[in-house]
Amino acid sequence: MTSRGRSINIGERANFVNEIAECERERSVDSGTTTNSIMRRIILGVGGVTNGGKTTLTRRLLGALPNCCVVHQDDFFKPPDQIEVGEDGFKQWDVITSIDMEAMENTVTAWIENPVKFARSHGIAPSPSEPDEDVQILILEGFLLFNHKLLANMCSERYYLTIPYEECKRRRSGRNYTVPDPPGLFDGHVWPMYLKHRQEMEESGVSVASIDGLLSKDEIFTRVYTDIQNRFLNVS
Ligand SMILES: Nc1ncnc2c1ncn2[C@@H]1O[C@H](COP(=O)(O)OP(=O)(O)O)[C@@H](O)[C@H]1O
Ligand SMILES: O=C(O)c1ccc[n+]([C@@H]2O[C@H](COP(=O)([O-])O)[C@@H](O)[C@H]2O)c1
Repeated sequence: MTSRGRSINIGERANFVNEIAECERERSVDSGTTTNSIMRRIILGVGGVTNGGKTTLTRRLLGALPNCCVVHQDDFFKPPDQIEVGEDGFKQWDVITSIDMEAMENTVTAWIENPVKFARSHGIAPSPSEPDEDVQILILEGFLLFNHKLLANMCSERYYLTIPYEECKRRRSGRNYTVPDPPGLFDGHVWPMYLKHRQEMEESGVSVASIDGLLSKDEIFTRVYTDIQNRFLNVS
C-alpha cells in the first residue's frame, strides 16, 4: 500500500494539500475555467479512544461523502514479534511505535499526489457527477492520529471521539482483534496509555472537535456530516 512514486520532503507534506489546491486554483483562473473545475483535496481526521466509535462513524461518512477514501491507522500495526514488552508487563500495542507510521505517511502521500488514481487502485468508483464532483476527500482514522504531528497538521478538521472508562471497557470486552487482548490488558495498558496520549495531545496544542461517543450512532454521524457539509462542501 505504500507509494513508490515521486517522494516529497516529509517536512513539506503538511502544507502540500493547500499548495496543490492553490496551484490548481491559479491554473484554473489562468485558463478561464470555472471554480467547478478545481479539484479540492480535503483531509479529515477521525481520532479518539479505542472503541469510541471511530470505525463506525468513518464507514457512515465513507458512504455519504463524495469521492471519499479512507486510511485506517490500525492497518499499519507492526507484526507481533516487533512489539516490545514494557514495564507494565504487556506488549506495547498502544504506543505510536507499534505502528509503521512511515508506511502510513507514504500511503497518505500517494492519495495527496493523485486522489483519483488512489481511489481507483483501492477499488473505489468515482461518485456520480454532482456539483461537488471535483472534491476529493480523505478520512484518516485512528486512535493515535492526533499524537502524530505531521498527520494531525494535515487534517482540515480533527473529530475526536471519547467515551468514559466503564463504557470503553464494556465495548472493548466484546471486540476481537487480530491479536486477542490478554487478561488485564485494558486496565494495565490500554486505558493508562489512552489517558497519557490524550494528555500529550492536549498539551501539544492541537485543536480537536470533541464528540461524545455515548450519543447514538445516528446522532454522531448527523453532527459530523452536517459540519463537513457546512464547512467544506457548501462553499463556492
Ligand atoms: N454511538 C455508539 N453507541 C453505541 N455503540 C457504539 C457506538 N459507536 C460504536 N459503537 C459500538 O462500539 C464498538 C466499537 O466501535 P468502533 O466503531 O469499531 O470503534 P473504534 O473504531 O473507535 O475502535 C462496536 O461494537 C460498535 O458497534
Ligand atoms: O489490529 C491489530 O492488529 C491489533 C493488534 C493488537 C492490538 N490492537 C489494539 O487496537 C486498538 C486500536 O484500535 P481501535 O480500533 O480499538 O481504536 C489498540 O488499543 C490496540 O490495543 C490491535
